[in-house]
Amino acid sequence: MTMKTYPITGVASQAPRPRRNINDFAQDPLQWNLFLQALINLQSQGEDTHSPLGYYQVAGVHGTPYIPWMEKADADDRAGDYCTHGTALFLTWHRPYLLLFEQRIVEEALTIARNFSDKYRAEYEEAALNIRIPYWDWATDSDVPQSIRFAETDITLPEVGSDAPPVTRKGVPNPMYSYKFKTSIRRQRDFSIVGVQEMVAWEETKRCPDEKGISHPEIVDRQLRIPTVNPTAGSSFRDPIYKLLTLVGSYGAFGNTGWQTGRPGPNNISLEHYHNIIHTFTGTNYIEENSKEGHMSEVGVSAFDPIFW
Ligand SMILES: N[C@@H](Cc1ccc(O)cc1)C(=O)O
Repeated sequence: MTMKTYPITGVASQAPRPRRNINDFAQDPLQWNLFLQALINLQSQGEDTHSPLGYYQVAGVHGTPYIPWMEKADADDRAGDYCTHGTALFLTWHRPYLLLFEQRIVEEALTIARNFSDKYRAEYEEAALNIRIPYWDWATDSDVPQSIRFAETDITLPEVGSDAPPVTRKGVPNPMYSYKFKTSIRRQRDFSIVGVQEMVAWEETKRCPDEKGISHPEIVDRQLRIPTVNPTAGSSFRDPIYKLLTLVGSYGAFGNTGWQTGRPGPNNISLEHYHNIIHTFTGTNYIEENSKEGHMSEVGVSAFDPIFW
């Protein structure tokens, strides 16, 4: 069975808009609220291949379940992951991948915006159309952003009626804190391939989990700051990233770890190299004893942690 295709075009029929730093974006009451609700909707969609545009299967394009996406996908039809790392395709592959996520977010945000009452609908619809997924500027401030480091958040929901004001609900699960898996059967099958035992059992994604599997954003902060854990970056990623942007003239040398100058060995100053450090130290807790590996450390499952996007 070949499924309908889903063209990745960016947010259609809209002028380009800049993506915003999440610390600013989260201060925009309408867009942030719609973004969170759109993500909750995406995450609540099915995990099987009949929901290729739901969170599980979109995140699953990056690595596990290692099945064809939006194409014939038999139970045992497994291949490698789609993502590319360590080659010139690293940056260009991940652009449309993020765009796919952004398109899905805006589609869901628009659906939500249309549910607001007459008086509020137009401003919510406009806000939805103008959403572009926010970024985490870890070069300037590597602390896990405030808006995504807590398990709970507030959202403002549409209320039916001609001019009924939206209602705020406090303490809902924060969809940017973790992805909560729906079905353990699916996870057991798809995640056992990755080979990290705890990840098969955990019911949500983790950042720097301790021995008991509890996430520790403050350990992510510490690891990304401490020069001894992170010797190449000093106390901030700002300097090396600035040097890459201003001094390195070749796309290969700038972008990915596979580029070499005729010398053997990986390119340890590229953007991909620093991106690898962010992945590794956002995922795995190296500070506490007997701690576990979190999702961001593993290419096969990293996209399931919402901080990935
Ligand atoms: N595998 C990379 C880190 C990484 C993890 C997950 C990813 O999706 C990407 C990169 C390294 O060892 O440095």
